[in-house]
Amino acid sequence: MTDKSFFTNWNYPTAMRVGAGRISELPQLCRELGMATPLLVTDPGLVSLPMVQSIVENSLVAGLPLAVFSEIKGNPTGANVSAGVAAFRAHGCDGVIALGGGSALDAGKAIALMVGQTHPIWDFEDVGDNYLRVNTHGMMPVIAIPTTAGTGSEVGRSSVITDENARLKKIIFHPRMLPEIVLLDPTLTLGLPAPITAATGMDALSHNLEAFCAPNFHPMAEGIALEAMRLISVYLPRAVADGNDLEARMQMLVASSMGATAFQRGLGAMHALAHPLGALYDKHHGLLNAILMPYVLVANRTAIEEPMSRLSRYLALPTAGFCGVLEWVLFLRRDFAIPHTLAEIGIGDEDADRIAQMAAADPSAPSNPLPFGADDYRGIFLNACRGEI
Ligand SMILES: NC(=O)c1ccc[n+]([C@@H]2O[C@H](COP(=O)([O-])OP(=O)(O)OC[C@H]3O[C@@H](n4cnc5c(N)ncnc54)[C@H](O)[C@@H]3O)[C@@H](O)[C@H]2O)c1
Ligand SMILES: [Fe+2]
Repeated sequence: MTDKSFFTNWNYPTAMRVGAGRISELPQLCRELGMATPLLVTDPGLVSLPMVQSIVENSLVAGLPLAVFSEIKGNPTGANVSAGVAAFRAHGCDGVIALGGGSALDAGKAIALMVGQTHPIWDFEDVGDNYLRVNTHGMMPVIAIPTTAGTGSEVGRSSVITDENARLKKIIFHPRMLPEIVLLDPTLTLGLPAPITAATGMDALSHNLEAFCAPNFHPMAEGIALEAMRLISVYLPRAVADGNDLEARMQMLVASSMGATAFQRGLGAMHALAHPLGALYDKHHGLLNAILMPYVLVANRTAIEEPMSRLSRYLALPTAGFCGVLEWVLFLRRDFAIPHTLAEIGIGDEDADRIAQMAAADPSAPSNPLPFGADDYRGIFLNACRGEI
């Protein structure tokens, strides 16, 4: 790649404006969507950064004042969404700019969904045809701008929102939650510290890996997942080693979006376990997936020998087949100083039964390569607590 600005426009899976510095087009993109008073949804860490301050100032200079809402948690909650809807109404807003990691993107998408609804948010959990209850006329337009490269929420049609009463992460879904416009600007991720770069990048890997192994017929998703894992194998180590590597930052943003496109094929046991652990212990989602990854691969081994063999060839790994992929994953974790056990991040084994039940009931569980029940999840969880691969 010779043009280091990576400037391009895509219309798959939604309108995507790709390239370094394209954040400067934000006021114009708002006007294209008819937004005169957008609500910028971001998180408390980002809102104080000069990067976000200058986005707000530049928009004002361009004649587009932004209302700002940043009261969201790392794993955003239903109460965060309600507060965002209240802010949207109080400022008389007409659209949402979701700017940040998966937490801000999910919160922003959920706020845009909930502004015009009479049902509570939990009525739109991705179960059966709940999404038919949504009043689509009440949905507000969204511009999604990721500042981490991991969740791919910018190209997803759902938001992961924690129900704090039930202590569950719930997937809120509607086909039209796919943002109208996505801005992939790698300059916005240059300041992401190495540990978050690594953990979010491993989340992108987990999406592509689980999608690639899911036992559903979806060759389009399979192809996207395979190429995204090649991008991750080349560019994630570079982005972690040198945060200012613009090409690596760009390619990781794309690989992250590819992951969320690919996981229409399904996720699996990594996410089935990461969701309850995130809800109960409030730990970073990507870090949980990174820790769980090798334990889940080993538990699935009998069902994934063939895709692992293909993956090892595509990535030109030094060892072929399942063992080659496992070695690669363990190498990445060591290289990025990611803990080997859940115990190292303060998760003990006392809730094993509850976590196993929650994992077996998680929406990501049915597309795992093997039909794991609560006993299987208990075993994987205990292995991940104790470091037994
Ligand atoms: N919708 C989906 O399909 C989907 C998929 C996977 C995960 N998720 C959800 O996404 C959330 C996790 O998102 P995440 O991993 O992006 O983390 P995050 O959004 O929680 O952000 C992690 C931290 O990074 C900081 N940060 C973000 N961008 C930064 C930047 N450019 N410079 C400096 N600091 C920056 C944030 O302030 C925050 O402190 C979880 O709630 C998870 O459940 C959603
Ligand atoms: Fe994820």
